[in-house]
Amino acid sequence: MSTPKFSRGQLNVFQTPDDVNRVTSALHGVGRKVALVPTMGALHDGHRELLRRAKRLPGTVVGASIFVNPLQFGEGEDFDAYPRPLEHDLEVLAEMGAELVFVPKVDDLYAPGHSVTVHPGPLGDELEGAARPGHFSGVLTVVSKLLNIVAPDYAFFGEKDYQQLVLVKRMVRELNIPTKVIGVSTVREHDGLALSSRNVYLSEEQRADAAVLAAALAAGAHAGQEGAEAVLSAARQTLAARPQVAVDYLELRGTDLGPAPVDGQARLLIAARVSRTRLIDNLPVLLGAGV
Ligand SMILES: Nc1ncnc2c1ncn2[C@@H]1O[C@H](COP(=O)(O)OP(=O)(O)OP(=O)(O)O)[C@@H](O)[C@H]1O
Ligand SMILES: CC(C)(CO)[C@@H](O)C(=O)[O-]
Ligand code: BAL
Repeated sequence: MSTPKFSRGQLNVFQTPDDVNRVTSALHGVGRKVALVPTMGALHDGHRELLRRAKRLPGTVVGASIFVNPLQFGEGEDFDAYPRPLEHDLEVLAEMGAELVFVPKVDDLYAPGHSVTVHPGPLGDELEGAARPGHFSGVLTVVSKLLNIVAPDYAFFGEKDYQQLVLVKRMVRELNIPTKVIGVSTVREHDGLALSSRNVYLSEEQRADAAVLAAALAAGAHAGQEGAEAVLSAARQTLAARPQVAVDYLELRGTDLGPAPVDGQARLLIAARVSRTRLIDNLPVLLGAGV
């Protein structure tokens, strides 16, 4: 079978695993590196930042994938409602200088009878995993498929989905996947709200309420020197001003999402519902004397 056409300097769209794999193999064959930005589409400035970071790599073809992965959505979640503005997304990718995009249909990745999945280990059942059972198995299964299909040298993920980033890094390390995973800081609105494709679900009033997540994290991070209790208490105090925001969890953890240290780098994570929209966010916190 011949390699599909690939035009340098243009956005090349591929639907099937075989097509995109032949193209990236051919690129590797002529010494080019490949960077992948996996997404579920509805691209915003957070995704743009991941693409911008990828574009900084010399001699590297930057690609993205757009796939709303049914395996990571639970029953009653927003799989059907999830925004899918494909034309807009292709324009953003072309504007950002991406040269390939993999846009499979569900059947292209999950043939009937597909049954093998990746088990994330105990961290997959905590935090987001406790609220969304099976979510991280779905995420790791599709990410491992994307990395096997595209075979990128680099893959970029946002810190906004911090637990996802930690688990993807762990999977790549423990399953010996030869891709370097690069985490990118969260891009925020002027009032701190983390950009997220799900922000489109918010009404004007809910959008104002949603800013309290970032404000609570910032208040917590600010209290880091006084220790873990002070961090949580400052964050809770900020959240108390918006009782209509239903906090699912507010937790201080180590940077690997194990227990937080007494001193040094930690991560403060939050998930909350603003009406029916579930939002997540997190920030680094330097605890105690910061050693
Ligand atoms: N504000 C952001 N800053 C940096 N990276 C981001 C941001 N939002 C999303 N990303 C990253 O973009 C990648 C694709 O995410 P995805 O397409 O699910 O977008 P999303 O905005 O996170 O959507 P959702 O609202 O479903 O969580 C992920 O690695 C995610 O962490
Ligand atoms: C990594 C990912 C593309 C897997 O579906 C998704 O979880 C996301 O967009 O964060
Ligand atoms: N950005 C994380 C994907 C999800 O919420 O399903």
